[in-house]
Amino acid sequence: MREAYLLYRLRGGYRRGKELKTLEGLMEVQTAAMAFGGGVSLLFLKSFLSHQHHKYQGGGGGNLPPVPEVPGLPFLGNLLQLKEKRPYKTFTEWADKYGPIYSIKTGATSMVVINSNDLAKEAFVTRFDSISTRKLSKALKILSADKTMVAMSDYDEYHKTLKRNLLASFLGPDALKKHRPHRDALAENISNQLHDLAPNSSHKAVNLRNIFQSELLTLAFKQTFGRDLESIYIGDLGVTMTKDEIFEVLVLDPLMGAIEVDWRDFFPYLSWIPNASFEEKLEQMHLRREAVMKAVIQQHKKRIDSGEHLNSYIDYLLSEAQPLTEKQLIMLLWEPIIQTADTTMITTEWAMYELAKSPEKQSRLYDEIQSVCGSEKITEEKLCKMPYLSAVFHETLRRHSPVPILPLRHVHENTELGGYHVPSGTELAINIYGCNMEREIWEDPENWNPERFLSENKSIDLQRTMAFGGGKRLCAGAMQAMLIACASIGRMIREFEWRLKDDTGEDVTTLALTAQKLNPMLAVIKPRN
Ligand code: HEM
Repeated sequence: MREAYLLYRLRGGYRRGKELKTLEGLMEVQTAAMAFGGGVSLLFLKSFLSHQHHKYQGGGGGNLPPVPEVPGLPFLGNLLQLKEKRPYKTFTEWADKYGPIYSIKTGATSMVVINSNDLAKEAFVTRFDSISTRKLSKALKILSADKTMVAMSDYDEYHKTLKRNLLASFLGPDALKKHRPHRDALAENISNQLHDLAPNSSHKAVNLRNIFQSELLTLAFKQTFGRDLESIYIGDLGVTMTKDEIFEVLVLDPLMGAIEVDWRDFFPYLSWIPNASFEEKLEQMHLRREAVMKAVIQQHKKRIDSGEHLNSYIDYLLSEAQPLTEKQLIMLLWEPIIQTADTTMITTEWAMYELAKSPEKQSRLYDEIQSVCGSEKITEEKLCKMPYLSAVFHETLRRHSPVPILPLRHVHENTELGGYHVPSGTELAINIYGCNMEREIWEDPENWNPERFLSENKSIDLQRTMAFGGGKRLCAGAMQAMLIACASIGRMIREFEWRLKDDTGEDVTTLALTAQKLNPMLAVIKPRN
Protein backbone atom coordinates (compact mmCIF):
# COMPACT_ATOMS: atom_id res chain seq x y z
CA MET A 1 0.00 0.00 0.00
CA ARG A 2 2.72 2.41 1.06
CA GLU A 3 4.67 1.63 -2.15
CA ALA A 4 1.60 2.28 -4.25
CA TYR A 5 1.16 5.58 -2.47
CA LEU A 6 4.78 6.60 -3.01
CA LEU A 7 4.52 5.65 -6.64
CA TYR A 8 1.42 7.77 -6.92
CA ARG A 9 3.15 10.76 -5.36
CA LEU A 10 6.10 10.33 -7.67
CA ARG A 11 3.71 10.39 -10.59
CA GLY A 12 2.80 13.87 -9.48
CA GLY A 13 0.22 13.15 -6.79
CA TYR A 14 0.95 16.04 -4.43
CA ARG A 15 3.18 19.01 -4.82
CA ARG A 16 3.40 21.58 -2.10
CA GLY A 17 4.86 25.00 -2.81
CA LYS A 18 4.59 24.38 -6.51
CA GLU A 19 5.52 27.15 -8.87
CA LEU A 20 2.68 29.40 -9.86
CA LYS A 21 1.87 29.80 -13.51
CA THR A 22 -0.50 32.55 -14.44
CA LEU A 23 -0.22 34.82 -17.40
CA GLU A 24 3.48 34.73 -16.69
CA GLY A 25 3.20 31.54 -18.70
CA LEU A 26 2.54 33.77 -21.65
CA MET A 27 6.29 34.14 -21.96
CA GLU A 28 6.11 30.55 -23.13
CA VAL A 29 3.79 31.68 -25.87
CA GLN A 30 6.45 34.04 -27.10
CA THR A 31 9.00 31.25 -27.12
CA ALA A 32 6.57 28.94 -28.83
CA ALA A 33 5.70 31.54 -31.43
CA MET A 34 9.38 32.16 -32.16
CA ALA A 35 9.96 28.42 -32.43
CA PHE A 36 7.54 28.18 -35.32
CA GLY A 37 9.81 30.46 -37.31
CA GLY A 38 9.30 33.69 -39.20
CA GLY A 39 7.85 32.15 -42.36
CA VAL A 40 5.06 30.37 -40.55
CA SER A 41 4.39 33.43 -38.37
CA LEU A 42 4.00 35.68 -41.39
CA LEU A 43 1.53 33.30 -42.93
CA PHE A 44 -0.59 33.26 -39.81
CA LEU A 45 -0.22 36.98 -39.31
CA LYS A 46 -1.67 37.57 -42.79
CA SER A 47 -4.69 35.33 -42.21
CA PHE A 48 -5.12 36.77 -38.69
CA LEU A 49 -5.16 40.38 -39.88
CA SER A 50 -7.55 39.62 -42.70
CA HIS A 51 -9.85 37.78 -40.23
CA GLN A 52 -9.84 40.76 -37.88
CA HIS A 53 -10.53 43.18 -40.74
CA HIS A 54 -13.59 41.20 -41.80
CA LYS A 55 -14.86 40.92 -38.27
CA TYR A 56 -14.91 44.64 -37.77
CA GLN A 57 -16.48 45.37 -41.14
CA GLY A 58 -19.02 42.58 -40.71
CA GLY A 59 -22.78 43.16 -40.39
CA GLY A 60 -24.82 43.62 -37.24
CA GLY A 61 -22.91 46.63 -35.97
CA GLY A 62 -25.06 49.30 -37.61
CA ASN A 63 -23.26 52.60 -37.30
CA LEU A 64 -21.75 51.85 -33.94
CA PRO A 65 -18.01 52.37 -33.65
CA PRO A 66 -15.72 49.47 -32.71
CA VAL A 67 -14.49 49.21 -29.12
CA PRO A 68 -11.24 51.25 -28.68
CA GLU A 69 -8.16 49.03 -28.94
CA VAL A 70 -5.14 48.84 -26.66
CA PRO A 71 -2.20 48.92 -29.07
CA GLY A 72 -0.27 45.67 -29.25
CA LEU A 73 2.09 43.71 -31.48
CA PRO A 74 1.20 41.97 -34.72
CA PHE A 75 0.50 38.25 -34.20
CA LEU A 76 0.91 38.29 -30.39
CA GLY A 77 -1.47 41.19 -29.80
CA ASN A 78 -1.22 42.30 -26.15
CA LEU A 79 0.03 38.99 -24.78
CA LEU A 80 3.45 40.29 -23.79
CA GLN A 81 1.92 43.23 -21.92
CA LEU A 82 0.05 40.75 -19.70
CA LYS A 83 3.02 39.20 -17.95
CA GLU A 84 2.01 40.65 -14.57
CA LYS A 85 0.76 37.82 -12.32
CA ARG A 86 -2.38 39.79 -11.56
CA PRO A 87 -3.94 40.73 -14.91
CA TYR A 88 -6.81 42.50 -13.11
CA LYS A 89 -4.30 45.16 -12.05
CA THR A 90 -3.01 45.65 -15.57
CA PHE A 91 -6.61 45.83 -16.85
CA THR A 92 -7.40 48.51 -14.27
CA GLU A 93 -4.33 50.56 -15.23
CA TRP A 94 -5.35 50.35 -18.88
CA ALA A 95 -8.83 51.59 -17.95
CA ASP A 96 -7.21 54.81 -16.65
CA LYS A 97 -5.54 55.27 -20.01
CA TYR A 98 -8.02 53.89 -22.58
CA GLY A 99 -11.36 54.23 -20.78
CA PRO A 100 -13.64 51.76 -19.00
CA ILE A 101 -14.13 49.55 -22.06
CA TYR A 102 -11.42 48.54 -24.51
CA SER A 103 -10.45 45.61 -26.62
CA ILE A 104 -7.23 43.65 -26.52
CA LYS A 105 -5.88 40.75 -28.51
CA THR A 106 -4.57 37.67 -26.82
CA GLY A 107 -2.91 36.10 -29.84
CA ALA A 108 -5.65 35.44 -32.35
CA THR A 109 -8.50 36.02 -29.92
CA SER A 110 -10.23 39.36 -29.47
CA MET A 111 -11.23 40.17 -25.95
CA VAL A 112 -13.28 43.10 -24.71
CA VAL A 113 -12.50 44.16 -21.14
CA ILE A 114 -15.05 45.99 -19.00
CA ASN A 115 -13.99 47.98 -15.94
CA SER A 116 -17.03 49.91 -14.79
CA ASN A 117 -20.18 49.17 -12.80
CA ASP A 118 -22.57 50.51 -15.45
CA LEU A 119 -20.99 48.50 -18.24
CA ALA A 120 -20.93 45.35 -16.09
CA LYS A 121 -24.65 45.78 -15.39
CA GLU A 122 -25.28 46.21 -19.11
CA ALA A 123 -23.45 42.92 -19.77
CA PHE A 124 -25.19 41.11 -16.87
CA VAL A 125 -28.70 42.18 -17.78
CA THR A 126 -29.45 44.17 -20.96
CA ARG A 127 -27.08 42.31 -23.30
CA PHE A 128 -27.06 39.01 -21.43
CA ASP A 129 -28.86 37.10 -24.18
CA SER A 130 -25.94 37.69 -26.57
CA ILE A 131 -23.26 36.91 -23.96
CA SER A 132 -24.61 33.88 -22.14
CA THR A 133 -22.15 31.19 -23.21
CA ARG A 134 -18.55 30.36 -22.31
CA LYS A 135 -15.63 29.33 -24.46
CA LEU A 136 -13.29 27.59 -22.05
CA SER A 137 -9.51 27.46 -22.01
CA LYS A 138 -8.02 24.00 -22.53
CA ALA A 139 -7.35 23.72 -18.77
CA LEU A 140 -10.88 24.68 -17.78
CA LYS A 141 -12.35 22.36 -20.39
CA ILE A 142 -10.59 19.41 -18.76
CA LEU A 143 -11.19 20.52 -15.17
CA SER A 144 -14.88 21.31 -15.71
CA ALA A 145 -15.31 17.96 -17.55
CA ASP A 146 -16.41 20.00 -20.55
CA LYS A 147 -18.84 22.36 -18.80
CA THR A 148 -20.44 19.67 -16.62
CA MET A 149 -20.81 22.08 -13.68
CA VAL A 150 -23.02 25.04 -12.88
CA ALA A 151 -20.40 27.78 -12.89
CA MET A 152 -18.75 26.81 -16.18
CA SER A 153 -21.80 25.75 -18.20
CA ASP A 154 -23.52 27.84 -20.86
CA TYR A 155 -26.77 29.43 -19.80
CA ASP A 156 -29.21 26.80 -21.07
CA GLU A 157 -31.76 24.31 -19.76
CA TYR A 158 -29.01 22.06 -18.36
CA HIS A 159 -27.58 25.01 -16.41
CA LYS A 160 -30.97 26.06 -15.07
CA THR A 161 -31.73 22.52 -13.85
CA LEU A 162 -28.37 22.22 -12.10
CA LYS A 163 -28.69 25.60 -10.43
CA ARG A 164 -32.22 24.75 -9.28
CA ASN A 165 -30.93 21.51 -7.71
CA LEU A 166 -28.12 23.33 -5.98
CA LEU A 167 -30.45 25.94 -4.55
CA ALA A 168 -33.09 23.40 -3.53
CA SER A 169 -30.79 21.18 -1.54
CA PHE A 170 -27.70 23.21 -0.72
CA LEU A 171 -27.79 26.97 -0.98
CA GLY A 172 -31.36 28.26 -1.16
CA PRO A 173 -33.10 29.71 1.96
CA ASP A 174 -34.76 26.41 3.02
CA ALA A 175 -31.59 24.40 2.50
CA LEU A 176 -29.57 26.98 4.45
CA LYS A 177 -31.97 26.59 7.38
CA LYS A 178 -31.51 22.82 7.33
CA HIS A 179 -27.71 23.12 7.24
CA ARG A 180 -27.64 25.63 10.08
CA PRO A 181 -26.31 23.15 12.72
CA HIS A 182 -23.26 22.52 10.50
CA ARG A 183 -22.47 26.25 10.29
CA ASP A 184 -22.90 26.62 14.05
CA ALA A 185 -20.52 23.69 14.57
CA LEU A 186 -17.98 25.41 12.30
CA ALA A 187 -18.05 28.61 14.37
CA GLU A 188 -17.81 26.60 17.62
CA ASN A 189 -14.86 24.51 16.41
CA ILE A 190 -12.94 27.55 15.20
CA SER A 191 -13.50 29.28 18.53
CA ASN A 192 -12.32 26.22 20.49
CA GLN A 193 -9.16 25.88 18.44
CA LEU A 194 -8.37 29.58 18.83
CA HIS A 195 -8.83 29.35 22.61
CA ASP A 196 -6.36 26.44 22.64
CA LEU A 197 -3.79 28.40 20.62
CA ALA A 198 -4.20 31.82 22.26
CA PRO A 199 -1.94 31.34 25.33
CA ASN A 200 1.09 30.66 23.10
CA SER A 201 0.24 32.95 20.24
CA SER A 202 2.87 35.57 21.08
CA HIS A 203 5.55 32.89 20.47
CA LYS A 204 3.75 30.87 17.84
CA ALA A 205 1.48 33.11 15.81
CA VAL A 206 -1.96 31.85 14.83
CA ASN A 207 -2.45 30.94 11.18
CA LEU A 208 -6.19 31.40 10.82
CA ARG A 209 -6.20 30.07 7.27
CA ASN A 210 -5.22 26.55 8.32
CA ILE A 211 -7.98 26.34 10.91
CA PHE A 212 -10.67 27.97 8.81
CA GLN A 213 -9.95 26.05 5.63
CA SER A 214 -10.10 22.71 7.36
CA GLU A 215 -13.43 23.61 9.03
CA LEU A 216 -14.86 24.78 5.70
CA LEU A 217 -13.93 21.47 4.14
CA THR A 218 -15.70 19.68 6.99
CA LEU A 219 -18.76 21.84 6.38
CA ALA A 220 -18.65 21.12 2.65
CA PHE A 221 -18.52 17.35 3.29
CA LYS A 222 -21.39 17.51 5.75
CA GLN A 223 -23.55 19.45 3.29
CA THR A 224 -22.58 17.32 0.30
CA PHE A 225 -22.48 13.87 1.90
CA GLY A 226 -24.20 14.28 5.27
CA ARG A 227 -21.08 13.73 7.36
CA ASP A 228 -17.39 14.63 7.61
CA LEU A 229 -14.61 12.52 6.13
CA GLU A 230 -11.30 11.89 7.89
CA SER A 231 -9.69 9.49 5.44
CA ILE A 232 -10.73 7.12 2.70
CA TYR A 233 -9.31 4.27 0.63
CA ILE A 234 -9.21 5.28 -3.04
CA GLY A 235 -9.62 2.03 -4.96
CA ASP A 236 -8.64 3.44 -8.37
CA LEU A 237 -5.33 4.75 -6.98
CA GLY A 238 -4.66 1.99 -4.46
CA VAL A 239 -4.00 4.45 -1.62
CA THR A 240 -5.62 5.69 1.54
CA MET A 241 -5.81 9.46 1.70
CA THR A 242 -6.06 11.72 4.72
CA LYS A 243 -8.31 14.75 4.80
CA ASP A 244 -5.36 17.06 4.02
CA GLU A 245 -4.51 15.00 0.98
CA ILE A 246 -8.12 14.98 -0.15
CA PHE A 247 -8.15 18.77 0.21
CA GLU A 248 -5.13 18.99 -2.04
CA VAL A 249 -6.69 16.83 -4.75
CA LEU A 250 -10.19 18.31 -4.62
CA VAL A 251 -9.41 21.97 -3.98
CA LEU A 252 -5.79 23.10 -4.27
CA ASP A 253 -4.78 21.22 -7.41
CA PRO A 254 -7.81 22.27 -9.48
CA LEU A 255 -7.41 25.90 -8.38
CA MET A 256 -3.83 25.87 -9.60
CA GLY A 257 -4.73 23.83 -12.68
CA ALA A 258 -7.35 26.35 -13.73
CA ILE A 259 -4.71 28.99 -14.32
CA GLU A 260 -2.37 26.76 -16.30
CA VAL A 261 -1.74 28.36 -19.66
CA ASP A 262 -1.72 26.39 -22.90
CA TRP A 263 -0.41 28.59 -25.69
CA ARG A 264 -2.90 26.95 -28.08
CA ASP A 265 -5.68 28.85 -26.28
CA PHE A 266 -4.37 32.00 -27.91
CA PHE A 267 -3.87 30.50 -31.34
CA PRO A 268 -6.84 28.14 -31.85
CA TYR A 269 -5.81 27.46 -35.45
CA LEU A 270 -2.68 25.78 -34.05
CA SER A 271 -4.70 23.35 -31.93
CA TRP A 272 -3.58 20.47 -34.11
CA ILE A 273 -0.06 20.80 -32.64
CA PRO A 274 0.20 18.46 -29.63
CA ASN A 275 1.09 19.81 -26.19
CA ALA A 276 1.37 16.46 -24.45
CA SER A 277 2.96 17.57 -21.16
CA PHE A 278 0.23 20.14 -20.56
CA GLU A 279 -2.58 17.75 -21.37
CA GLU A 280 -1.10 14.93 -19.29
CA LYS A 281 -0.69 17.16 -16.26
CA LEU A 282 -4.28 18.37 -16.40
CA GLU A 283 -5.67 14.93 -17.20
CA GLN A 284 -3.82 13.48 -14.18
CA MET A 285 -5.33 16.16 -11.98
CA HIS A 286 -8.76 15.36 -13.35
CA LEU A 287 -8.29 11.60 -12.91
CA ARG A 288 -7.12 11.93 -9.30
CA ARG A 289 -10.10 14.14 -8.49
CA GLU A 290 -12.43 11.68 -10.20
CA ALA A 291 -10.91 8.74 -8.31
CA VAL A 292 -11.41 10.46 -4.93
CA MET A 293 -14.95 11.53 -5.73
CA LYS A 294 -15.83 8.02 -6.99
CA ALA A 295 -14.62 6.45 -3.74
CA VAL A 296 -16.63 8.86 -1.57
CA ILE A 297 -19.72 8.50 -3.73
CA GLN A 298 -19.50 4.71 -3.58
CA GLN A 299 -19.32 4.82 0.21
CA HIS A 300 -22.45 6.96 0.38
CA LYS A 301 -24.37 4.99 -2.21
CA LYS A 302 -23.86 1.97 0.05
CA ARG A 303 -25.15 3.98 3.01
CA ILE A 304 -28.25 5.01 1.09
CA ASP A 305 -28.82 1.46 -0.18
CA SER A 306 -28.68 0.24 3.41
CA GLY A 307 -31.60 2.56 4.21
CA GLU A 308 -29.65 5.30 6.04
CA HIS A 309 -30.74 8.69 4.68
CA LEU A 310 -29.15 12.01 5.59
CA ASN A 311 -29.91 15.63 4.81
CA SER A 312 -27.31 15.96 2.07
CA TYR A 313 -26.82 16.95 -1.55
CA ILE A 314 -25.99 13.38 -2.64
CA ASP A 315 -29.18 12.05 -1.03
CA TYR A 316 -31.13 14.75 -2.86
CA LEU A 317 -29.48 14.20 -6.25
CA LEU A 318 -29.96 10.44 -6.09
CA SER A 319 -33.58 10.55 -4.97
CA GLU A 320 -35.19 13.78 -6.16
CA ALA A 321 -33.27 15.01 -9.19
CA GLN A 322 -33.63 13.56 -12.66
CA PRO A 323 -31.22 10.68 -13.40
CA LEU A 324 -27.61 11.77 -13.78
CA THR A 325 -24.67 10.08 -15.48
CA GLU A 326 -21.70 9.10 -13.30
CA LYS A 327 -19.68 11.99 -14.76
CA GLN A 328 -22.44 14.48 -13.96
CA LEU A 329 -22.84 13.16 -10.42
CA ILE A 330 -19.11 13.43 -9.76
CA MET A 331 -18.89 16.99 -11.05
CA LEU A 332 -22.06 18.24 -9.38
CA LEU A 333 -20.97 16.90 -6.00
CA TRP A 334 -17.42 18.20 -6.40
CA GLU A 335 -18.42 21.73 -7.41
CA PRO A 336 -19.82 23.00 -4.08
CA ILE A 337 -16.88 21.44 -2.22
CA ILE A 338 -14.33 23.61 -4.04
CA GLN A 339 -16.64 26.62 -3.89
CA THR A 340 -17.29 26.30 -0.16
CA ALA A 341 -13.65 25.78 0.73
CA ASP A 342 -12.09 28.70 -1.13
CA THR A 343 -13.74 32.13 -1.50
CA THR A 344 -15.37 32.32 1.95
CA MET A 345 -12.01 31.63 3.57
CA ILE A 346 -10.35 34.29 1.39
CA THR A 347 -12.91 36.92 2.39
CA THR A 348 -12.74 36.08 6.10
CA GLU A 349 -8.94 36.08 6.15
CA TRP A 350 -8.76 39.48 4.44
CA ALA A 351 -11.36 40.92 6.83
CA MET A 352 -9.45 39.67 9.87
CA TYR A 353 -6.19 40.98 8.42
CA GLU A 354 -7.67 44.46 7.96
CA LEU A 355 -9.22 44.43 11.44
CA ALA A 356 -6.00 43.22 13.05
CA LYS A 357 -4.21 46.10 11.31
CA SER A 358 -6.68 48.69 12.53
CA PRO A 359 -7.32 48.69 16.32
CA GLU A 360 -9.90 51.52 16.11
CA LYS A 361 -12.07 49.70 13.59
CA GLN A 362 -11.68 46.49 15.57
CA SER A 363 -12.87 48.29 18.73
CA ARG A 364 -15.79 49.81 16.87
CA LEU A 365 -16.88 46.37 15.71
CA TYR A 366 -16.40 44.88 19.18
CA ASP A 367 -18.55 47.65 20.73
CA GLU A 368 -21.31 47.01 18.21
CA ILE A 369 -21.28 43.28 18.93
CA GLN A 370 -21.38 43.87 22.68
CA SER A 371 -24.26 46.29 22.41
CA VAL A 372 -26.31 43.81 20.36
CA CYS A 373 -25.37 40.53 22.04
CA GLY A 374 -24.54 41.51 25.62
CA SER A 375 -23.62 38.27 27.35
CA GLU A 376 -25.37 36.10 24.75
CA LYS A 377 -23.76 34.27 21.85
CA ILE A 378 -23.63 35.74 18.36
CA THR A 379 -26.22 33.97 16.27
CA GLU A 380 -27.13 34.34 12.62
CA GLU A 381 -30.44 35.97 13.61
CA LYS A 382 -28.53 38.84 15.22
CA LEU A 383 -26.40 39.63 12.15
CA CYS A 384 -29.00 41.97 10.65
CA LYS A 385 -28.74 44.16 13.77
CA MET A 386 -25.03 44.75 13.22
CA PRO A 387 -24.54 47.24 10.36
CA TYR A 388 -20.86 47.72 11.05
CA LEU A 389 -20.19 43.97 10.78
CA SER A 390 -22.06 43.95 7.48
CA ALA A 391 -20.03 46.97 6.33
CA VAL A 392 -16.79 45.13 7.22
CA PHE A 393 -17.91 42.17 5.09
CA HIS A 394 -18.90 44.27 2.07
CA GLU A 395 -15.87 46.53 2.23
CA THR A 396 -13.66 43.43 2.28
CA LEU A 397 -15.46 42.05 -0.78
CA ARG A 398 -14.97 45.40 -2.50
CA ARG A 399 -11.32 45.95 -1.67
CA HIS A 400 -10.26 42.30 -1.93
CA SER A 401 -12.76 40.83 -4.38
CA PRO A 402 -12.12 37.08 -4.16
CA VAL A 403 -12.93 36.61 -7.87
CA PRO A 404 -11.20 39.64 -9.42
CA ILE A 405 -12.05 38.75 -13.03
CA LEU A 406 -15.24 36.83 -13.78
CA PRO A 407 -14.91 33.59 -15.70
CA LEU A 408 -14.77 34.77 -19.32
CA ARG A 409 -18.00 35.07 -21.25
CA HIS A 410 -18.33 34.46 -24.96
CA VAL A 411 -20.20 36.83 -27.26
CA HIS A 412 -22.19 34.44 -29.43
CA GLU A 413 -24.04 37.00 -31.53
CA ASN A 414 -23.23 40.58 -32.54
CA THR A 415 -24.13 42.94 -29.76
CA GLU A 416 -23.26 46.33 -28.28
CA LEU A 417 -21.78 47.51 -25.00
CA GLY A 418 -21.34 51.10 -23.87
CA GLY A 419 -22.42 52.30 -27.33
CA TYR A 420 -19.76 50.25 -29.13
CA HIS A 421 -20.23 47.38 -31.54
CA VAL A 422 -19.03 44.04 -30.11
CA PRO A 423 -18.87 41.34 -32.80
CA SER A 424 -19.81 37.72 -32.32
CA GLY A 425 -16.80 35.58 -31.42
CA THR A 426 -15.35 38.12 -28.95
CA GLU A 427 -14.42 37.03 -25.42
CA LEU A 428 -15.68 39.26 -22.62
CA ALA A 429 -13.70 39.85 -19.43
CA ILE A 430 -15.53 41.63 -16.62
CA ASN A 431 -12.88 43.06 -14.34
CA ILE A 432 -14.61 43.05 -10.95
CA TYR A 433 -11.49 44.44 -9.28
CA GLY A 434 -11.60 47.38 -11.74
CA CYS A 435 -15.33 47.95 -11.07
CA ASN A 436 -14.67 47.99 -7.34
CA MET A 437 -11.84 50.49 -7.78
CA GLU A 438 -13.87 52.90 -9.95
CA ARG A 439 -13.07 56.37 -8.64
CA GLU A 440 -16.36 57.90 -9.76
CA ILE A 441 -18.19 55.50 -7.45
CA TRP A 442 -15.79 54.79 -4.60
CA GLU A 443 -13.92 57.63 -2.91
CA ASP A 444 -10.29 56.77 -2.20
CA PRO A 445 -10.87 53.19 -3.46
CA GLU A 446 -7.48 51.77 -2.37
CA ASN A 447 -8.37 52.47 1.24
CA TRP A 448 -10.17 49.72 3.21
CA ASN A 449 -12.84 51.73 4.94
CA PRO A 450 -16.07 50.00 6.11
CA GLU A 451 -17.47 53.38 7.17
CA ARG A 452 -18.16 54.19 3.51
CA PHE A 453 -21.09 51.72 3.64
CA LEU A 454 -22.55 53.17 6.83
CA SER A 455 -23.09 56.58 5.29
CA GLU A 456 -25.32 55.02 2.65
CA ASN A 457 -28.08 54.85 5.22
CA LYS A 458 -29.77 51.89 3.58
CA SER A 459 -29.39 48.15 3.84
CA ILE A 460 -26.55 46.79 1.76
CA ASP A 461 -27.62 44.37 -0.92
CA LEU A 462 -25.41 41.44 -1.87
CA GLN A 463 -24.80 42.86 -5.35
CA ARG A 464 -23.57 46.26 -4.17
CA THR A 465 -19.92 45.52 -4.85
CA MET A 466 -20.17 43.23 -7.90
CA ALA A 467 -18.09 40.67 -5.98
CA PHE A 468 -20.77 38.01 -6.51
CA GLY A 469 -21.26 38.82 -10.19
CA GLY A 470 -24.79 39.68 -11.25
CA GLY A 471 -27.89 38.96 -13.29
CA LYS A 472 -28.81 35.39 -14.14
CA ARG A 473 -25.33 34.11 -13.31
CA LEU A 474 -25.21 35.65 -9.88
CA CYS A 475 -23.23 33.55 -7.40
CA ALA A 476 -25.49 30.85 -5.96
CA GLY A 477 -23.56 30.76 -2.67
CA ALA A 478 -23.64 34.46 -1.76
CA MET A 479 -26.00 34.04 1.18
CA GLN A 480 -24.09 31.08 2.63
CA ALA A 481 -20.80 32.98 2.25
CA MET A 482 -22.25 36.01 4.01
CA LEU A 483 -23.64 33.97 6.91
CA ILE A 484 -20.43 32.04 7.50
CA ALA A 485 -18.06 34.97 7.09
CA CYS A 486 -20.08 37.44 9.22
CA ALA A 487 -20.85 34.97 12.02
CA SER A 488 -17.20 33.87 12.17
CA ILE A 489 -15.72 37.39 12.02
CA GLY A 490 -18.18 38.55 14.70
CA ARG A 491 -17.38 35.66 16.97
CA MET A 492 -13.60 35.93 16.54
CA ILE A 493 -13.63 39.66 17.31
CA ARG A 494 -15.94 39.20 20.26
CA GLU A 495 -13.78 36.57 21.90
CA PHE A 496 -10.27 37.82 21.07
CA GLU A 497 -8.25 40.94 20.50
CA TRP A 498 -6.33 40.53 17.25
CA ARG A 499 -3.06 42.06 16.14
CA LEU A 500 -0.70 41.13 13.35
CA LYS A 501 2.40 39.21 14.35
CA ASP A 502 4.61 41.43 12.17
CA ASP A 503 2.96 44.63 11.17
CA THR A 504 5.44 45.50 8.48
CA GLY A 505 3.09 47.69 6.47
CA GLU A 506 0.75 46.80 3.63
CA ASP A 507 0.74 43.18 2.58
CA VAL A 508 -1.99 42.95 -0.01
CA THR A 509 -0.36 40.68 -2.53
CA THR A 510 -2.57 37.92 -3.90
CA LEU A 511 -2.12 34.49 -5.39
CA ALA A 512 -3.92 32.08 -7.67
CA LEU A 513 -7.18 32.18 -9.61
CA THR A 514 -9.09 33.64 -6.71
CA ALA A 515 -7.56 36.54 -4.79
CA GLN A 516 -6.13 34.54 -1.92
CA LYS A 517 -3.73 36.46 0.30
CA LEU A 518 -0.24 35.44 -0.84
CA ASN A 519 1.17 35.34 2.69
CA PRO A 520 -1.20 33.80 5.24
CA MET A 521 -2.13 36.21 8.01
CA LEU A 522 -0.17 35.44 11.18
CA ALA A 523 -1.76 36.91 14.29
CA VAL A 524 -1.27 37.24 18.00
CA ILE A 525 -4.61 36.82 19.78
CA LYS A 526 -5.57 37.72 23.32
CA PRO A 527 -8.81 36.40 24.85
CA ARG A 528 -11.11 39.22 25.98
CA ASN A 529 -12.64 39.03 29.43
C1 HEM B 1 -17.29 35.29 -0.63
C2 HEM B 1 -17.57 34.18 -1.27
C3 HEM B 1 -17.92 34.07 -2.73
C4 HEM B 1 -17.69 34.94 -3.75
C5 HEM B 1 -17.03 36.29 -3.70
C6 HEM B 1 -18.23 34.34 -4.96
C7 HEM B 1 -18.19 34.92 -6.21
C8 HEM B 1 -18.73 34.35 -7.35
C9 HEM B 1 -18.63 34.92 -8.66
C10 HEM B 1 -17.95 36.22 -8.99
C11 HEM B 1 -19.27 34.09 -9.52
C12 HEM B 1 -19.33 34.22 -11.02
C13 HEM B 1 -20.56 34.89 -11.52
C14 HEM B 1 -20.49 35.05 -13.03
O1 HEM B 1 -19.85 34.26 -13.74
O2 HEM B 1 -21.07 36.01 -13.49
C15 HEM B 1 -19.77 32.99 -8.74
C16 HEM B 1 -20.51 31.96 -9.27
C17 HEM B 1 -20.95 30.90 -8.54
N1 HEM B 1 -20.74 30.68 -7.20
FE1 HEM B 1 -19.84 31.93 -5.90
N2 HEM B 1 -18.75 33.12 -4.64
C18 HEM B 1 -18.60 32.92 -3.29
C19 HEM B 1 -19.00 31.82 -2.57
C20 HEM B 1 -19.68 30.75 -3.09
C21 HEM B 1 -20.08 29.59 -2.34
C22 HEM B 1 -19.84 29.40 -0.84
C23 HEM B 1 -20.71 28.76 -3.21
C24 HEM B 1 -21.29 27.39 -2.99
C25 HEM B 1 -21.06 26.61 -2.01
C26 HEM B 1 -20.72 29.40 -4.50
C27 HEM B 1 -21.31 28.87 -5.63
C28 HEM B 1 -21.32 29.49 -6.86
C29 HEM B 1 -21.96 28.92 -8.04
C30 HEM B 1 -22.71 27.61 -8.12
C31 HEM B 1 -21.75 29.82 -9.08
C32 HEM B 1 -22.23 29.70 -10.53
C33 HEM B 1 -23.51 30.51 -10.72
C34 HEM B 1 -23.97 30.50 -12.17
O3 HEM B 1 -23.16 30.35 -13.06
O4 HEM B 1 -25.18 30.65 -12.38
N3 HEM B 1 -20.08 30.59 -4.39
N4 HEM B 1 -19.43 33.17 -7.43
